[in-house]
Amino acid sequence: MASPQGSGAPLEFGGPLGAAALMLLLPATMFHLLLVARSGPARLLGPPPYLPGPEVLWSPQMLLLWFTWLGLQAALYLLPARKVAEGQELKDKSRLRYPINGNPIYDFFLGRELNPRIWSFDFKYFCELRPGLIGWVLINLALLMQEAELRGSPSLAMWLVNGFQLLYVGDALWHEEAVLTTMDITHDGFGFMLAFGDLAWVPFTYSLQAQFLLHHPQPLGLPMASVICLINAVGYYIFRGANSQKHTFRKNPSDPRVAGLETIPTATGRQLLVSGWWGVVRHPNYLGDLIMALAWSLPCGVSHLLPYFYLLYFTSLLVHREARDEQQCLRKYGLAWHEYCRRVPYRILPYVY
Ligand SMILES: NC(=O)C1=CN([C@@H]2O[C@H](COP(=O)(O)OP(=O)(O)OC[C@H]3O[C@@H](n4cnc5c(N)ncnc54)[C@H](OP(=O)(O)O)[C@@H]3O)[C@@H](O)[C@H]2O)C=CC1
Ligand SMILES: CC(C)CCC[C@@H](C)[C@H]1CC=C2C3=C(CC[C@@]21C)[C@@]1(C)CC[C@H](O)C(C)(C)[C@@H]1CC3
Repeated sequence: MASPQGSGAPLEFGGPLGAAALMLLLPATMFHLLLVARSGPARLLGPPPYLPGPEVLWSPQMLLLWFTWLGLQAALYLLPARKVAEGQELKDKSRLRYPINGNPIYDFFLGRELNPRIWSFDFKYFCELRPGLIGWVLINLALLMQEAELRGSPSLAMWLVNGFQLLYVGDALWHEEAVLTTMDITHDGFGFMLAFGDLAWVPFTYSLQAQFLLHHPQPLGLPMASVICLINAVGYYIFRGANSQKHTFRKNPSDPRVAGLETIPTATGRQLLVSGWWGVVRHPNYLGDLIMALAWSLPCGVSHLLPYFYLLYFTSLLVHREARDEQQCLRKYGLAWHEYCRRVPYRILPYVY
């Protein structure tokens, strides 16, 4: 097991202060959003409508349910009938490090261990895809069924939100192997950020649109619904195209699907794609993801800011993530990265950013 950052690497997320603030702010934000989504005015800004007592927050049955859910996912994860894929070679070539006087708050937030495992059970990989993502879809489905109970049938807006997000999660599970090349697996440790992010933040804040629709029904006609479906389809096309292109190229650069693309050689022996999706902007997959995020909020209308929380949060997450990735690529590829930036000047949105 390796530490995600070398001892000399610059601190990210604002260092220990930023990490401490995030660990307080993130759970508070999550609760705030859920409380607001259930309240009449659904006002994103301002104080929460009420504060639930501890008896609402703590229940042994819920804890049991949560551990049963994790246990079920863990049992499925351990099933022997699965494909075994090779991950990225780690920078440290599996040399052990023994950190002395590490920074406890920062390390707790980002995680000291890159790939904590017990035998073949990989905690980070397990949490990244299974309990939270599938939990998100189940929460959405429960909200859809509750709406059907309340109003006779689920609304068109609820169908769209459920369908789009099911497609997103289904896609992640279908392309499970591609998660091995994401920054979370190759760079970030398994600390508060990913544990909380995967297990709580994703299922509870990513399902906010469905929560909102249950408590604030929105009229949606077929023409508008078709436009929203088109936006989601465009986003998905870009997201999937860009991710698959890079994944295929990284696995086998002479694969006929990517062999014709123009590349820049780097001193590491790896190449950077400079045509195809990765020649349009430096993070085409983020662009597609953001377009989909917009399509998930639009069925909720434009009367409230709350359903757009995901779009706002996700934009800032991806802008920050892009900057972190840029630093890592600069360290990895040096001059070749400068050349890539010269040839592909825009980061996420062509001619804008
Ligand atoms: N829904 C959500 O909450 C979130 C979703 N995501 C999604 O996860 C997916 C993965 O994102 P993420 O892990 O951030 O990063 P990417 O999949 O974009 O991977 C970045 C890496 O790709 C490689 N790369 C960059 N440019 C090129 C190029 N031109 N040619 C070839 N390789 C290149 C570099 O690594 P190397 O050269 O070492 O291969 C770089 O470090 C994205 O689709 C993103 O939208 C991300 C965060 C949150
Ligand atoms: C709590 C903090 C504010 C931030 C936590 C960030 C995490 C929630 C996200 C970091 C990267 C993620 C990815 C996905 C889900 C959200 C987190 C964990 C992802 C699994 C979603 C599905 C996609 O298809 C993907 C490409 C597999 C995603 C990988 C990154």
